[in-house]
Amino acid sequence: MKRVHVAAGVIRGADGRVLIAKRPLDKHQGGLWEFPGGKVEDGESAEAALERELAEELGIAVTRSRPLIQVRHDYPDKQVLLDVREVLAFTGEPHGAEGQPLAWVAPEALPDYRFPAANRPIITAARLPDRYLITPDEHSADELLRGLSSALQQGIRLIQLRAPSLSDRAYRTLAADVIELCKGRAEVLLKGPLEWAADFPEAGWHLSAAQLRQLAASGRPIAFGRWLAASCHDALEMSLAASLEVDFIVLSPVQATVSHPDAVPLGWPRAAELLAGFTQPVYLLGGLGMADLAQASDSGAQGVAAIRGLWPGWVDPSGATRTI
Ligand SMILES: Nc1nc2c([nH]c(=O)n2[C@H]2C[C@H](O)[C@@H](COP(=O)(O)OP(=O)(O)OP(=O)(O)O)O2)c(=O)[nH]1
Ligand SMILES: [Mg+2]
Repeated sequence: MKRVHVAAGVIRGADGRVLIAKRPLDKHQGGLWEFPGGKVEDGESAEAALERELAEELGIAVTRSRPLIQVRHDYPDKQVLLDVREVLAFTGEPHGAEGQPLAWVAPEALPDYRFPAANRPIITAARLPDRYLITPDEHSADELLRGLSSALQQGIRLIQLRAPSLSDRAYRTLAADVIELCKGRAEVLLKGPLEWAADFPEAGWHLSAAQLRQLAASGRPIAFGRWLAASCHDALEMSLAASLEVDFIVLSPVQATVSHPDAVPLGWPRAAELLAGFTQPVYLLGGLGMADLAQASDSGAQGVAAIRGLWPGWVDPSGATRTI
C-alpha cells in the first residue's frame, strides 16, 4: 500500500483558538473532526499543497506558516503521512466552502473533540508552545521566582523545574511556590520520583532518561492524565518514550553546552534524522536559544528547550541580547 502524503494546517486565530472542520460522512475517517487540508499532489511541496487545500476548503490565503509535526500512521485500510504546518497568518474569512461544519476551539479543549487516531500527537503539538524553559540551578529561591515572573511576562508558557542541587525537601517547597506563581499562566513540569506526583496534582512530570529506562521495563504505557515528558539522548531512549506514550520529549544535546560539558553533541543533522522517525512532539536542547527556533522547526521539532537560552536577561555569547 502506498503511503498517502497529506498536508494539514493547525490554523491559529488572533485569540489563540484553533480552527477545526468536520469530515464528510462518506469520506475516509468520515464524521470525525480534522485539521483542514488534503492530499499533496505529485511534485508539490507540503507548504504549497496546504495553501491550495486551504484556499479550496476554507477560502483563505495563507501568508505565514511553519512546519509543526509529521505523523506517519497506519489505518487498517490506508497509510498516511500527515505533514502538519502551523498557520500563523492568513487573509480572508474561513468558511466551509464544501459545506463542512467548522469550529474555533481553545487548544486545551481539543481533546474533547473526536479526531482520527493519527491526530493524537498533532493535538499535543497544537497545545504546546515552541519554547520549554528549564530553570537554572544556581539561583536562590527568591531569585528563581523573580526570574520566572519575568519569563512569564515574556510569554513563557511551559516550564520544567530543575534544581538538582536542592534537597528533596527544599525542591518540594520550591515546587509548591512555582506552581502557585504559574497558576493559569504556564504549565509546570516537576522532576523527581513519580510517587511525588500525587502531592502536586496540578503539575506535569518530566522523566529523566534513567526513569524512562526503569518504567519502560514494565512494558506498558503510563496513564498519567497530565503532561508527561521525558529526556532522551538517542534512538533507544526515544523508542522507550514512544512505548510509554509520553506526550513529548526533549532531545539533547544538539550543541555543546555549559551545563553538561562532557556530553558529546548530536549536531543538527543527526537531531533531524532522529526526529524524522518519531511521532510525538520534540523539543531540542543543548546550547540553543531563541535564535535557533526557526532551525528547530525546520528540523521537525516542536521548538527549543533551554536553561540559559530562555532565561530572562541572559545575553547571547555572540553579544546579542535576546528578545522574545
Ligand atoms: N486533512 C486531514 N486529513 C486527515 C487528518 N487526520 C487524518 O487521519 N487524515 C487522513 C484522512 C484521509 O485519509 C487523509 C486526508 O484526505 P482528504 O480526504 O482530506 O483529502 P483531500 O482533501 O485531498 O480530499 P479528496 O481527495 O478526497 O477530495 O488524511 C486531519 O487532521 N486532517
Ligand atoms: Mg481535505
